[in-house]
Amino acid sequence: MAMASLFHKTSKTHFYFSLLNVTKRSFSSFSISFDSRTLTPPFQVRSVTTPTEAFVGFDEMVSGTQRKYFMLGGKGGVGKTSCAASLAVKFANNGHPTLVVSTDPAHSLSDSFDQDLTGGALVPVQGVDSPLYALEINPEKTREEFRATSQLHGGSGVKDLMGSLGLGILADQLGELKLGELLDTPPPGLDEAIAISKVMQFLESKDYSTFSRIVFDTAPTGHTLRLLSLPDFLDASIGKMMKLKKKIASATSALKSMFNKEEPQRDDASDKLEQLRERMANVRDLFRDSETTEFIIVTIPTVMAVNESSRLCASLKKETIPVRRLIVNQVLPPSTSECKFCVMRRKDQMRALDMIIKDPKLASLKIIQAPLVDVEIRGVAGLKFMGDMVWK
Ligand SMILES: Nc1ncnc2c1ncn2[C@@H]1O[C@H](COP(=O)(O)OP(=O)(O)OP(=O)(O)O)[C@@H](O)[C@H]1O
Repeated sequence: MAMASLFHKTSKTHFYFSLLNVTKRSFSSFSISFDSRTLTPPFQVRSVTTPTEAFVGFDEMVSGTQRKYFMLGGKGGVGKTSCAASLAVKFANNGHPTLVVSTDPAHSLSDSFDQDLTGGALVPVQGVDSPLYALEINPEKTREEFRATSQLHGGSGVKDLMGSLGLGILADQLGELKLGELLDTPPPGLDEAIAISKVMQFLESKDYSTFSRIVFDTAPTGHTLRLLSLPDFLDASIGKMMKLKKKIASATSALKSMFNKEEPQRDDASDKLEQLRERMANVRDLFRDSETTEFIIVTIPTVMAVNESSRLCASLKKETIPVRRLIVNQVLPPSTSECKFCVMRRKDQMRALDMIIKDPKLASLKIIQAPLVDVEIRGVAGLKFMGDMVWK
């Protein structure tokens, strides 16, 4: 059902989600009513004196068949998954074969789509016009499997497993470094490395070539920043490893040629490391390519969330990651009832919105408000509904 008709159903409208096959959530303490006299599509809260945009610029996001990546991130619980999943549904319904990937160790894509998307493989999402696949990368589980395989087979399965993750080259190189021990005390960023390796597979594998839109539901801020800076970190580490290997290789071949008169061997390992380095550089460049990639910050109108978003925005800009849009989710509409709680809460939210427009970093972004609705957004129909109100 079109949203406009939902709005015109009654003057004081509770969202009629049952028509949309959305799981109804009961608010025991209060339920928010949206008044169609004050709230007009697309859910613009008109009394808010912020320079928020009526349109997110979806036309620009959807145009072209060239592959584009959208990464949604922000503080925990602000609605990243709902926004990412609704964007993926909207892309698929606009003709793009789409892949939505969760790199958050605490996945909620399955809950959001109301379908079992677990298992670490591509799972088709039902109920959309073009192919939509979801992938939940579970780095912790993978690390556990990794350790178990390593113990079971005395390390023989490690290489296969790493190979299946796109990390085979690393396995070769790290073979002598006792991986089991490494996994007992994983270095910071290992989980993100596994996520990155999947991204590298997207870039290279034929299986993924059909997807023209890839949407990432990222982990809360700290993880995301590590994920984004990891290619640089690995690039530097690999650089050091390569130098070391080259030194060892040249010393070894010099010795060999002295004693055995053998021809110096070509160092395949170094070639592979060079390939890995290139892959990492590609990933790093991809993150920073404003033609193909965009990071969208999701926040809610609270002082804590706005402060964190401001820091995230600063870090992204420092890393030269393209960031242009800020979704302010769960905005309360003006209350027409006597509900003191709602009035106070909204006042508080207005203060946080004011902070956004006074924040030099955030104010430069396209700011889009999405209202707090009185039902839980779940399933493709609910996500379509959300997508139609956010992604205009
Ligand atoms: N605009 C909204 N109105 C009402 N409920 C919402 C809205 N946006 C999100 N929610 C609900 O808020 C909860 C958290 O949303 P979601 O899982 O998308 O957040 P998240 O930022 O991905 O969380 P996490 O950091 O835990 O992964 C869900 O129950 C979701 O349905």
